[in-house]
Amino acid sequence: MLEVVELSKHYKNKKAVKGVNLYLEKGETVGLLGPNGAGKSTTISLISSLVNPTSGDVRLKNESILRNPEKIRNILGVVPQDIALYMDLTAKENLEFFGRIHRIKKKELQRRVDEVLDIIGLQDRKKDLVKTFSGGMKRRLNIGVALLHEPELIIMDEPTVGIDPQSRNYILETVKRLNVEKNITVLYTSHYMEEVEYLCDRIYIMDHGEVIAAGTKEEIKSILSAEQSIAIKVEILKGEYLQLLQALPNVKNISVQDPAITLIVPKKVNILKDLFKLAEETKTNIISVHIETPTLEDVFLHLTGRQLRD
Ligand SMILES: Nc1ncnc2c1ncn2[C@@H]1O[C@H](COP(=O)(O)OP(=O)(O)OP(=O)(O)O)[C@@H](O)[C@H]1O
Repeated sequence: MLEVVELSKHYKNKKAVKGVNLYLEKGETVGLLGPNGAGKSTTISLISSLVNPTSGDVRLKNESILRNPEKIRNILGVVPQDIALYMDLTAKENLEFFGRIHRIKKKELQRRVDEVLDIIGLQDRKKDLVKTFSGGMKRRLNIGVALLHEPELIIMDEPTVGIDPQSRNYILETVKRLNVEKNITVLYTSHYMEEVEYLCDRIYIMDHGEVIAAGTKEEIKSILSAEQSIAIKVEILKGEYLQLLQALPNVKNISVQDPAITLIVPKKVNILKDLFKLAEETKTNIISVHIETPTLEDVFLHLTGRQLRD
């Protein structure tokens, strides 16, 4: 549906975006992850044709939008990082105002405003001035504005920054619903790893203007060493069981925090059969076995040497 090819944006003193390639298939939720200043907002502005690229192309349904920016504006809804609302208008008046900018006809506009108020959960506050809203409600209305012209693709630039956990959950659930129920394609920008992990099918990680990793969650996590950690909890820890585990050929490391044992083994090895066999031999009762895969946060740290929220 959307393809970004070797996209760059150089300012006088700054190369904000450097040769970015990315694509979105229809119906996907794709995450764009990166710390402050990574180039996410600039990439979004380039895709929405608000800023002209220094080089590269943005293609919508195989057609370059650089020469025909109107095309993407009809299909795309952008939720900007900053709240772009009129504080002295009510929620409904804001939606009506932005709807008129999209030249939506009066009767149709009423239907859409009503539908959007339902989606963002502000039906009962529609007659209140926006200046009386909490940060989370303003963010929800900001999303509503982007939905008015029924876009096929929606780009959200850190829509949950600085809001309470309840509003944040509401927004995440709304994004999920829009994707599942209305088949809206989503590009979701965030520096919250867990949001992207929850929402997105595929992820691009950006740092210093470049895409430094891309793939499904699983593919990105597999960038990390090919190891897994297996945590076993036992009823009573026996030295004999421990020794036998230690002697298994693929166990690279073993640590004990009674009654839990943690083994580090290569990912490709299926060691579970041995764990249970040795437990039986030594009459050890296993309470639980937990296999840990690396988190996206671990991968980011591995790729950049920095925490995502530095
Ligand atoms: N108009 C501009 N002129 C000069 N430099 C700019 C301009 N816009 C962005 N930059 C710089 O380009 C880099 C990327 O900025 P951008 O806003 O795209 O990052 P970001 O990943 O969206 O970060 P944030 O999460 O803080 O918004 C930053 O170093 C920023 O200062």
